[in-house]
Amino acid sequence: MITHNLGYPRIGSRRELKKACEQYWSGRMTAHELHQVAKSIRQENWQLQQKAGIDLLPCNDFSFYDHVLDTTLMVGAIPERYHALAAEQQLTETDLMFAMARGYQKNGYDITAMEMTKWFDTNYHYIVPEFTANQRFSFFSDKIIKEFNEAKRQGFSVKPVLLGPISFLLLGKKRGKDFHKLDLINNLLPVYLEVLKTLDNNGVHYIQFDEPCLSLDLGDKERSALVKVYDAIQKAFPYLHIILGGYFECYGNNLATVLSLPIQTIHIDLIRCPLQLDDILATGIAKKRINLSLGVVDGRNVWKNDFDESLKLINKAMDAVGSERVWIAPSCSLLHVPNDLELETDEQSLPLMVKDWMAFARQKIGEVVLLANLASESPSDEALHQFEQNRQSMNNRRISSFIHKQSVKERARSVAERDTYRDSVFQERKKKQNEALHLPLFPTTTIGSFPQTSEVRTWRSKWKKGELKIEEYDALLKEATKNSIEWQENIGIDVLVHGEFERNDMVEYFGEQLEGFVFTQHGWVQSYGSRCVKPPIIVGDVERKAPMTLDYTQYAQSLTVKPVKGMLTGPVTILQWSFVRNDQPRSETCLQIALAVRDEVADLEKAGIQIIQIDEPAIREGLPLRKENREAYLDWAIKAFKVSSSGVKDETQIHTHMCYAEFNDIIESIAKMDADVITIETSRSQMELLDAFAVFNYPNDIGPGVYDIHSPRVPSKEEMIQLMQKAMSVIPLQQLWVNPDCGLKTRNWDETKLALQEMVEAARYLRAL
Ligand SMILES: CN1c2c(nc(N)[nH]c2=O)NC[C@@H]1CNc1ccc(C(=O)N[C@@H](CCC(=O)N[C@@H](CCC(=O)N[C@@H](CCC(=O)O)C(=O)O)C(=O)O)C(=O)O)cc1
Ligand SMILES: N[C@@H](CCS)C(=O)O
Ligand SMILES: [Zn+2]
Repeated sequence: MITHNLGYPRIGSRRELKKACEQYWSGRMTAHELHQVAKSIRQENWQLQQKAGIDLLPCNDFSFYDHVLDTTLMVGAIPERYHALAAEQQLTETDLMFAMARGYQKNGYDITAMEMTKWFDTNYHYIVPEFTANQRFSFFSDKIIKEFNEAKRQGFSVKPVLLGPISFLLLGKKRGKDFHKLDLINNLLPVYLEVLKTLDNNGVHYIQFDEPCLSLDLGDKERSALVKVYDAIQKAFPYLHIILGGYFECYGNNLATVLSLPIQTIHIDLIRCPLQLDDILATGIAKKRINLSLGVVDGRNVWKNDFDESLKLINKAMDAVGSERVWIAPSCSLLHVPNDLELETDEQSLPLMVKDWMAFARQKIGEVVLLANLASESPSDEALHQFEQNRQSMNNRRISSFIHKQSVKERARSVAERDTYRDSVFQERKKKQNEALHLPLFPTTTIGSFPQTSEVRTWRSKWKKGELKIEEYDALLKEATKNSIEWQENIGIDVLVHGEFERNDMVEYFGEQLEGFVFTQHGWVQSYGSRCVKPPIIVGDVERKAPMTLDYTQYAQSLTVKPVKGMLTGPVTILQWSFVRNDQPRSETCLQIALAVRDEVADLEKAGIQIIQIDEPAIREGLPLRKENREAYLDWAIKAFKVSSSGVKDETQIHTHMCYAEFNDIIESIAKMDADVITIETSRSQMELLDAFAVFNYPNDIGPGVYDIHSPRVPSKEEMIQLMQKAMSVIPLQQLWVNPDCGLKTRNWDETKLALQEMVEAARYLRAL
């Protein structure tokens, strides 16, 4: 029985890669030093996986920024706009890669970054490949070869991991005249074959092709392209052992195609789809020569593996196909979980009892090896001892009083239909809100956060280390809030925000104040590029013990007569960006969070806050990958939002905000949320995303983002006017607000000030038309 891993976290256990990249970008580290940091992260990862006993280690799972972008570079799909830059500035491959990821605004160039979007249903973002109708490909970056040889030189037994050509094409976006992305396969396949040839020359035996598109509802064209590609690969390299990595969902109606491919090992995500094993065994797979890689250890969550449950699956597979054809692995790449639980020593944030229920990447690797040992003919004494301990942990968790609170469960059970809608319909509410708020046409606002400067982060870090007293920290935050309110008033913004200076993160901050959550000190996970998040962990029933945002919101409102928006994160986003307990349905946990948010909304209203924003940027991300599961999700997710937002009087204006959303397939549900105002990310798509709202005749107010907050570039008033005019051509102007795409926490103050002044000017111009 072979043990393997699909991918290891690449940021380093202490976020070494994040720190190195940021230093390099700011000119405080050389390219050589940056590559040394990368090399030592790779070496450390291989060492610890080998030492744990994993048979086949992944290589090329490392990336400075994003593995999809690395694939784009491998196949030379470098968009035209970078060609002159790369040649004239003689950019190294690494610098070209960073320019594609982050844009290039220096030495007289102003070149935009490639788009970024969510990686399936995760909080990881990839850089979207761009293709034209006559797209050419060529073997450009040999990173995969270098990393394979690097591992080999260091004595590790590795398999290169590579995004498969079909998923690569399907993840891209088309530029220019229309065409079918899969028609590019004829140009792309020869490059993949060339890469394989080079790997073959360097002695490769195993290769893992990730085809996560197999978790989606594919059509005949996609399925036949898969067959064509893997047939060609197998023909060209008959001795290469191909592992097909599908994850995040069942193979569903793609299963027959997958099983017909000439591959040696098929990976199955048995966490997301435990019943799939039966389906596969029922196909008569025993008679074929294909191996089954069982993804039994959860690569998307932090809970300890239930060995009894996993062994049932492993034994079932072994009985059917024989132990020599069964492989054990995590369910997907471990990119989505933190590095090492052993770094967590603060018992206040993470009680020892709860820590005992958990496993991070390093521990999950150990679980894979242990499971293989336990499934073998003669498990070691140590493995049997660990098995006993595992049973203890599972049992302790099941019966723990730390988790279960009857009052919370009862409150969630007693939520009534009436708790899910407002007193009056939107048009009635709008009249009352207009009378209460006296806002101009094209009201201006921002999405909530202002720059989280290193100064602000340092205050928090000092407070957490005990170097600042709570009163001192609070005074500094209030000073920052006061400055932000004064500045917004001066430039003439209509609906102000306090700035979110007190928040480390829009989800972790709420988690820290709710019962039922625990936290880590080092549990970082890559979100995009060097940016990481530290998801809080929902371990038990969720309850709000005290107001969470009242203090700073009330303080900000006390400084101005203009309305200050209360700023909350919505239940679905809190759920989606946390690690969620796996002992009850996500819908139940979400409803508990919704009730906590509802109480906060009520407290804000009571304190005189007239506008409250409940951010739900992760609603689209949580949408199940397979269409058949979407309706059920949308039902409970929209209900949770409505529970959180409906307990207010008509005069109180509820906003919501979403970024990174493909709205077409969920517009009806967004309308059902019935927020008085929705602010959305639209500037990068040149307002294209508004079309869904226009086609649907979306009735409530909309703030289409007029500037891309992901770029340091300051847009001009004219550009924003143009975007708003585009918006006005599809949405009645009485429904429109003027705002950025998202919060400004990642920007600096100089850019923010210039851009928002231009934005206010743009709104003034539109009002005067
Ligand atoms: C809207 N987005 C978010 C997503 N998910 C979330 N959970 N939160 C989000 O806001 N998903 C989609 C997008 C992704 N976007 C981003 C944007 C920005 C970041 C980001 O900036 N991350 C920061 C870490 C933020 C944080 O938690 N900060 C803490 C700790 C800061 C820290 O590192 N402190 C140092 C010491 C500080 C010092 O002395 O200078 C330390 O602990 O060592 C805080 O502010 O307290 C990042 O740096 O990566 C992420 C996703
Ligand atoms: N209120 C949050 C939303 C981010 S999606 C912010 O402004 O950062
Ligand atoms: Zn946002």
